[in-house]
Amino acid sequence: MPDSVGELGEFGLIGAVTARLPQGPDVLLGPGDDSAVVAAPDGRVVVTTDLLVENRHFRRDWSAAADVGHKAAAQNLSDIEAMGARPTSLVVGLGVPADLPVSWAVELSAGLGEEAALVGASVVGGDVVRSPLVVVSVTALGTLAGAAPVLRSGARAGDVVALCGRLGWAEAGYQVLSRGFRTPRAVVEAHRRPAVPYGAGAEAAGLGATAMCDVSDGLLGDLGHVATASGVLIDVSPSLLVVAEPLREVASALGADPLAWVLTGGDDNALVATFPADVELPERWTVIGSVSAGSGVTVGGAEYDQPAGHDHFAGS
Ligand SMILES: Nc1ncnc2c1ncn2[C@@H]1O[C@H](COP(=O)(O)OP(=O)(O)OP(=O)(O)O)[C@@H](O)[C@H]1O
Ligand SMILES: Cc1ncc(C[n+]2csc(CCOP(=O)(O)O)c2C)c(N)n1
Ligand SMILES: [Mg+2]
Repeated sequence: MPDSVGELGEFGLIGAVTARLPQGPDVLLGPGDDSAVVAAPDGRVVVTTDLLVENRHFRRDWSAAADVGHKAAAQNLSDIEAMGARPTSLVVGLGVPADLPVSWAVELSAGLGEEAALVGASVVGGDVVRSPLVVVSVTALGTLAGAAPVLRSGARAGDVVALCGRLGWAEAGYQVLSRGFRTPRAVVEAHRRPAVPYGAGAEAAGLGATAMCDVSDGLLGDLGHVATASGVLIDVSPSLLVVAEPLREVASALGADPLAWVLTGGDDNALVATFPADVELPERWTVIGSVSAGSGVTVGGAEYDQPAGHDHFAGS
């Protein structure tokens, strides 16, 4: 097989990437025709899209192709989870330079398929084009299986705020990679591949979550969207947040504040939801704050005076 995607050509590349994509039970027709056909038995489709751009979301010298595939799938699957839904399928728009090794594109695609398979979802189609940088645009579809979607607008005064998943890990990884280090491995891996708490979205919906979103840009920023949409004040109690040992270790080596990474770091794709105060939460959900009348997000009752999370256009 030729080494580069340019030598292989568009249709050779499509053949190479689709050859390794297993199809799950929701797929009626997978890659190969003008469109795919996916089952949507409850009559509604949950749909979301997210883009990864080389050097903005990942670097090819920091992440392997499979990592980028896992990350591109995970950040879309977590948006489906955040509605209380179950992901069924992904479609992938892929822009690649002509000199990209074919193996890189094939491993990226396999990573997408492997991450999707963690929730029983499948890559059902896509598109490839020549591009100066690697760009991965993923659209995810999901099903609510008869349930109501959990919106950002449903939080009510008196609710508790609960978190499922890790926060601050990817930011710690980004900080060490930015300084030319490759360890601690756990945080570097967290930058490369988010650990989405699959199944927790539908679980939260079943427990009566009043509002939910995934944390892609930073906890305070994303809770800000919930507070605004719901017309409430959300307070996060810093003493209820876990600052894991690898984060403390990295922060002390870099002279940084690990709690700031937990509060504002992006890319971890945890789920945060509000629940009526009498909810009984499974072990993987932790109460981290409360909802009251008012507006905005506070930390321990006080305003937070640093940026609340990632903004692609901040400082531009
Ligand atoms: N170019 C666009 N055209 C139409 N709607 C958009 C566009 N960009 C964003 N949106 C919508 O705006 C809302 C917020 O978008 P955003 O990208 O911040 O989503 P998110 O889930 O909060 O973050 P992330 O992109 O990190 O997953 C979503 O409902 C999204 O569909
Ligand atoms: C090379 C490189 N530089 C910076 C970052 C940090 N970063 C980029 S986008 C984003 C938030 C989520 O993005 P989106 O809102 O687009 O989903 C974060 C935390 C990274 N991951 N890789
Ligand atoms: Mg989201």
